Amino acid sequence: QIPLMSPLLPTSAYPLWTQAWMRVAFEKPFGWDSSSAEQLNSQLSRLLSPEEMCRIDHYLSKQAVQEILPFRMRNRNVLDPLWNRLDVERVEIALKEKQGAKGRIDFFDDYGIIRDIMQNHLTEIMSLVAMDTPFNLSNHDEVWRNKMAVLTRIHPLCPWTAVTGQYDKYFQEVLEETKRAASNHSLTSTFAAVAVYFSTSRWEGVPFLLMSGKSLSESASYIRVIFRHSTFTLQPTTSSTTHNSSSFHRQLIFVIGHDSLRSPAILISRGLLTKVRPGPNWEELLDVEALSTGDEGLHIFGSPLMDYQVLVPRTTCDAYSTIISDLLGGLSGMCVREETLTAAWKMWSPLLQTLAQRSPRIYAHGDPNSTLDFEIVHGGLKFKLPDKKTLVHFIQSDDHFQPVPAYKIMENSTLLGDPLVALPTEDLLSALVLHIQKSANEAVARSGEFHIALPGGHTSLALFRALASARYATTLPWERMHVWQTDERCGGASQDGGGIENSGSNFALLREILLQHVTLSPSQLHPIPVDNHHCGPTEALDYAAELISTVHEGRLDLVVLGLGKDGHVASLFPGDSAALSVVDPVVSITMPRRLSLSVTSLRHARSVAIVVTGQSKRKVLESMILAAIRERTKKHGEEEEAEEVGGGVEQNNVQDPGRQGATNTMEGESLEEKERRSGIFSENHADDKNIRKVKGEKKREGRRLLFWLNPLQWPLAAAHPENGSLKWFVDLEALPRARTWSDHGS
Ligand SMILES: O=C1O[C@H](COP(=O)(O)O)[C@@H](O)[C@H](O)[C@H]1O
Repeated sequence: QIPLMSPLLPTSAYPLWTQAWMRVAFEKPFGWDSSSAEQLNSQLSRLLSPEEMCRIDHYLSKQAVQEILPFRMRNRNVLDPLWNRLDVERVEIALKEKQGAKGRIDFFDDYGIIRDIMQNHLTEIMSLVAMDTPFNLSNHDEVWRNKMAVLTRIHPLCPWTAVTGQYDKYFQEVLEETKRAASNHSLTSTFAAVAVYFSTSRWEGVPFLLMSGKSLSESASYIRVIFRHSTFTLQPTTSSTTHNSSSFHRQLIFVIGHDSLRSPAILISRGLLTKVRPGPNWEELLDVEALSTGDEGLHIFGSPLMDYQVLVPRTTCDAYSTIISDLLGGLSGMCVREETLTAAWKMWSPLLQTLAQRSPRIYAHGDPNSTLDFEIVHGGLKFKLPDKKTLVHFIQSDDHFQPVPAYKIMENSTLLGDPLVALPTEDLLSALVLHIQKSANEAVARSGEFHIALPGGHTSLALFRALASARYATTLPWERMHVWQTDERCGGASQDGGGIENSGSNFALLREILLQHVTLSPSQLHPIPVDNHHCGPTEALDYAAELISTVHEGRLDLVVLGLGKDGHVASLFPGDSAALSVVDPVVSITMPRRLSLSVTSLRHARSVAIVVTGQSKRKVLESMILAAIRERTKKHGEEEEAEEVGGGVEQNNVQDPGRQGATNTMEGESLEEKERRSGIFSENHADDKNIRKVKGEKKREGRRLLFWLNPLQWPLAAAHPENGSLKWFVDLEALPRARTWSDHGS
């Protein structure tokens, strides 16, 4: 029909029988990301005039969704004063389904739950809840303007604000419905939950939790506005009514559909709003139990139905029937405008890109258990751990699709002899943020200030984001914090020639992702002063002077380090003997051209947290462990041999080329100093005093395997804090697998 109805000719140019109008309805998802949606729009606009196109979203025609704005308008006197961050704790918008993706895998596997449900249905609904109430609902432009005003004020969605899952049978279905090779696993999410935050004065800091999943244990879609409660009860603590549901949850729920309810409904906690007015097509249900499809006593969100005032539509109708009749009636209010669509893709595309490589958590289909339970931590989302004492993390095994326990990580784990926290990435970052918070509180209690040095690199990106979102939690003493850098690239301070991530400046990244989102005065920021032309001894000395004059005893409270694939930490690279043997300077000039906290200042720190994430880091950890075990075994062998022949026979470390640099005595250095510097145990002395010393050292070595590493090859061994602590934070991807490091409890 399209050529006949070209928008280039007026309708009257056609014979009377063709003087019909045309409307083409496009079902969502409209596009796959921002650019494909834009392309689709531009191609279609060559064929159809804007009036002829209608992008539909059938959720907008669901009765409860259609009632959001009229309900808000009608009850604006009571609702408006509550519709803000002071009174609303969070908003949940959910579309949960029992049904899986079976039968439409061909589509679903390319799109996944976020593109299928969240980018369109849930985003549209969220805007109806978050927008200012329009004055005239039939003024589509006003409604649209209010919608755009919130859709364009969303904090960027970052990976730590999302959790994703995939039901266990999904990949089997993929294999059955597509020609996919069994080795080619699907990372498509069938479940996702995302915390969205608005940067508006009305909603800043209030999480809008969008959730959707297939193959869940119930079908239910709803919008749940949960209000803060500020009532304290002085009833006896043993009273059975103290914790009854009505004393706690005050909520307004738009039930779009629910397999336990007869019809859509609006549920209002009794006592939350007085004099609620139903719309003309809605009525109050006095016998609230009649809403339930099952037995009496149904609980919705922890409260019995009778705890709610219930409004229901007088007659129910199906969303697609409404859409078709609206289309035939020439209405266009329900069509999604291009600008709204663009804003929605702009919101979701970056997140989709970053989630593309993330493995979703596997859950059993239809499982009523809580594998997918998640929590809000520092503004982000993380799955709850299945068990507090023992973490059993589920991953897909290579040859079948059932979840299998891959790790059993015990409490008090160690890595190379130092405490280890090993968790999935999001959990790990939360644990690290908590560790920082704990160190900060301790430091502030001790000295009134907290001095932290932060690294650059990929790992730090995720950490900065986690810290930036932790600003919602008020527990970090930002006003007492001083932020230092562990290292900086020479010439990297400007952002010329590419985006922040490619700017080569650790500080630019730190500022962009973290510092600009928190309130820190310039005197609390300590960037390493480098640029292309000035990056040498003067700058190193300046930074050292700043550190010594600002930080008590020059001891940083916490240094966060990443670990390079080659084993470098800060900018101390393996084999850089100049930087690694320097004992004095606080800041070293290293190869390649960088300024770095020196071995001395790292050894001097009160604590070090070393963060290792991603599969690409597994090898380096494995090499470190193997090297340490090899060295120690070798050393123990030599020692036993030495003892057999009378003990205390000098062992010559220089025979081992790997150790040469570390054990050569520097000019004027005593043997003892040499040992301390090299970090290598040596049984060179035969007299009693030294035997005692040697025994003490051995005990220490037993605990700390890192001690055995050649510090010239493994800078971390050189940089271990001497009178402080070191803690590993390793995600499950980076954790060496398929072995049990039972040696010395590691
Ligand atoms: O658009 C979609 O929605 C349905 C759920 O719609 P409902 O009207 O049955 O609640 C969902 O199953 C489908 O995956 C999605 O494309």
